[in-house]
Amino acid sequence: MSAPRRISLVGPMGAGKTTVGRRLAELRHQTFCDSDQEIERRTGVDISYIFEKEGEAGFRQREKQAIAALLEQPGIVLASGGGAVLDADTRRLMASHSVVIYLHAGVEQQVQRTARAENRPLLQNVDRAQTLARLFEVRDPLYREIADLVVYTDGRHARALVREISDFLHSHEFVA
Ligand SMILES: Nc1ncnc2c1ncn2[C@@H]1O[C@H](COP(=O)(O)OP(=O)(O)O)[C@@H](O)[C@H]1O
Ligand SMILES: O=C(O)C1=C[C@@H](OP(=O)(O)O)[C@@H](O)[C@H](O)C1
Ligand SMILES: [Mg+2]
Repeated sequence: MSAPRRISLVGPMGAGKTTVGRRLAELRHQTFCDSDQEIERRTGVDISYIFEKEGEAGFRQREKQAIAALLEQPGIVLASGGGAVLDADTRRLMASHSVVIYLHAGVEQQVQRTARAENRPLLQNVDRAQTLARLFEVRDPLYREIADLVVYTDGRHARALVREISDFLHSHEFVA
């Protein structure tokens, strides 16, 4: 049998990339990785601290390096950070090395799912709805640009989303 395919999950904060990615990996017996967790593992500090010390640009560099390293592993399920697609190299990397699943969430749903967002520096001390709407406008086309599948997550349970992705992967298993 050929090696399982690498899968990358993209989408906004609160779309469920980390949650759905972990469950999908479990179901498919693949290794789960999260780029934020990998950056924290490599640096020994949390995401907020990196934003504070190096700004968003510094974080994006680390994110690109982390994703490049993770995508060298065969058969991983990668949950990316919501802004990973802003970097053209990172987009190219995910598109060329993995099946890309866009977990879509409307802004209202993003707001609800990021209510406890202590470690999301872009959402600290701001109007969350306004910020998420502004980010979404810029990023939605970038998610779509590299997506092989768009999954709409509003009001849906993680297990239903995992099933939809899993069915898609099954039906496309033999496509080169
Ligand atoms: N489909 C879903 N239904 C309900 N809650 C969800 C769903 N997906 C994620 N969540 C919850 O929303 C929050 C953010 O999810 P997370 O996986 O961290 O999103 P992301 O990694 O895309 O930012 C978590 O508290 C998680 O438990
Ligand atoms: O949207 C973004 O720019 C970010 C999303 C976060 O990941 P999640 O999408 O997993 O919350 C994390 O990478 C960082 O706080 C920046
Ligand atoms: Mg996440």
